[in-house]
Amino acid sequence: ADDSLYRALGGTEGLTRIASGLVDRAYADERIKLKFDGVNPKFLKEQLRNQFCQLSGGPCVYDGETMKNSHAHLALTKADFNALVEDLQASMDEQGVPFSVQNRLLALLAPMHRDVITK
Ligand code: HEM
Repeated sequence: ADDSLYRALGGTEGLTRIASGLVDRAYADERIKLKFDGVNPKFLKEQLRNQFCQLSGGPCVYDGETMKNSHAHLALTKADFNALVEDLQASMDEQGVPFSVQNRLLALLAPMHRDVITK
């Protein structure tokens, strides 16, 4: 399997920091923070790390819910989606991930908008 993206993102350690930075930003982001009310940040960091790791060709296994099931109750809009993507970009910037590598991960996440945005 091609794990070049996984390695470019810094492997499991890099992805742990990227997911952590994303969740910290989202929970502090006035645009979307209410959506995370009552959600354990430690759990979300771990699930996102595993999902990004698997998606980028790494050795992790994502064992969480489908994107459709886990977001159905949140009534998310395109604006919410874009806000989260900005938080992810900022987290990857902080980790020194090059723009071209950022875009490879974002391209894998983009199709999920169909399952995540319901409003
Ligand atoms: C491509 C976009 C997105 C991806 C890849 C993604 C990924 C995930 C993953 C992997 C989980 C864990 C599901 C589980 O383990 O069962 C999750 C849950 C969650 N996501 Fe997202 N997400 C996206 C967009 C969003 C957006 C835009 C928001 C809000 C602004 C959001 C808010 C949440 C919340 C609140 C949960 C916890 C749901 C719960 O446990 O009740 N997500 N997401």
